[in-house]
Amino acid sequence: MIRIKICGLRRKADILGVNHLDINDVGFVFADSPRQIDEKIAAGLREKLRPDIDAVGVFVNEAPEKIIGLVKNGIIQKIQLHGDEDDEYIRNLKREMNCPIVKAVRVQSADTVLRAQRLGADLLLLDTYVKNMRGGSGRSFDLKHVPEMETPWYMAGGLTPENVTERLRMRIPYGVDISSGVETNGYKDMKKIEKFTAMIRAFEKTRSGKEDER
Ligand SMILES: O=C(O)c1ccccc1NCC(=O)[C@H](O)[C@H](O)COP(=O)(O)O
Repeated sequence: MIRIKICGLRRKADILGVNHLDINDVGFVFADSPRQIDEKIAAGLREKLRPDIDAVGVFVNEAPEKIIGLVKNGIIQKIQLHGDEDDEYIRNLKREMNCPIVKAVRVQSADTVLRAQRLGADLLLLDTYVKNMRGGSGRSFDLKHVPEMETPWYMAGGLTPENVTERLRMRIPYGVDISSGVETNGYKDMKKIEKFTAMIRAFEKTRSGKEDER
């Protein structure tokens, strides 16, 4: 099953909406962004979120103590790093707690991905390089730059309900991640999230049907 992550949720209505859908992760953006939320809001949203959905904290060069506090208080269940965090930063976080770490890579070449695989993160999130933007750009990158992957990875960057099937035909990741592509006027749009989720689950069904025919 491909994991589905919807990033940048910030309203109670967003949480109540996704609780009815077949999704696996939601992203809470603590980094500087129009989607940024603070710890208090995140705690309230986590309380309302279905227990089997992971809340992923999204950070850019954050003080480790803040991340550790959010994990220990049960507000986030995964950590997603979008800054210049290196292997030492990741090792230090791992020493403090047992929480999966996702390192975001803004893909410019296969080499950028290969190097990121050596940082010791549990998962990678492959996103688009856009100057002066750390994430949430709504722009796609060329999947030909993705090498054979050893680390499980989320496909991100400019996904939409309309293009996700075509992108999945090119590469099958561990998970898919979307933000701008399920928004209208800067807010999450439940109809778009439903369509995105349905497209992925339908893709999986056709794929398993084809495998059964073999
Ligand atoms: O979404 C943001 O505003 C953001 C800001 C700073 C760092 C990371 C951010 N988002 C991380 C995500 O996981 C996004 O879903 C990912 O970049 C894909 O975004 P999009 O291309 O808009 O689907």
